[in-house]
Amino acid sequence: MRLHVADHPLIAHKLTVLRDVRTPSPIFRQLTEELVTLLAYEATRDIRTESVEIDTPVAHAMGTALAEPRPIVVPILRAGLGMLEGMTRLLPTAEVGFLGLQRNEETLEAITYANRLPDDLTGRQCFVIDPMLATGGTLVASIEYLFERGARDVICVTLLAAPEGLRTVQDAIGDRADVTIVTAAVDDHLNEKGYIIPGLGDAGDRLYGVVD
Ligand SMILES: O=P(O)(O)OC[C@H]1O[C@H](OP(=O)(O)OP(=O)(O)O)[C@H](O)[C@@H]1O
Ligand SMILES: O=c1cc[nH]c(=O)[nH]1
Ligand SMILES: [Mg+2]
Repeated sequence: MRLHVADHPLIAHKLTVLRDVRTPSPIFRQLTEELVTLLAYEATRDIRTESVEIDTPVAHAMGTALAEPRPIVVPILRAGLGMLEGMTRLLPTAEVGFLGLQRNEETLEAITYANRLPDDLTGRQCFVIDPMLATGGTLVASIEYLFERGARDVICVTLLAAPEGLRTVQDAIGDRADVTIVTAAVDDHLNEKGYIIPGLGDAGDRLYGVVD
């Protein structure tokens, strides 16, 4: 597993506003989108391309195009949906698949409640988007799900990651495949309820409101 912490003053600034408890939902959503677009730039550094021949108005030239098959972006519902617009802005031709997972707040176990993905992901680059990597249970379950469908090249984009969760993902994935995590920051630790500290609270609730 590779880890890339996107170190950029604009990212640090936007993340600080995002963390602030006084930041209301509309601003939180807008900042999430902006941050994801910046992170997507880093996350797509190794996106597969191919050489193409084109004609400019004045000459024949070689260029670069995204290779087939198209990459697939997988937001993890619910909070990952807040990152979709920012990601597809940079990757407008990507296909989008959906995975719904919810962490049981007592046991911290991730339960899958929805999926809408192609059955065969062999040879596809998969971009998993979820703002929070806390215990890592949700991300491990998501990556395993993609592996079961043949994916072997998975790039995960998160806003925040906890050291405990990063270790869990590393231990679970091992050397089985090419997994990269791109994040805006690695925070300090998890509290006793599995929340990232200092973190930003419950990302889903801050994006979309509290549900029971
Ligand atoms: O690393 P973990 O300990 O598994 O926790 C991380 C998960 O928690 C949050 O989702 P949540 O379960 O709150 O669902 P939601 O997006 O519907 O709010 C977050 O968006 C991740 O999916
Ligand atoms: O801090 C955390 C941990 C898990 N999920 C969140 O939304 N926030
Ligand atoms: Mg939540």
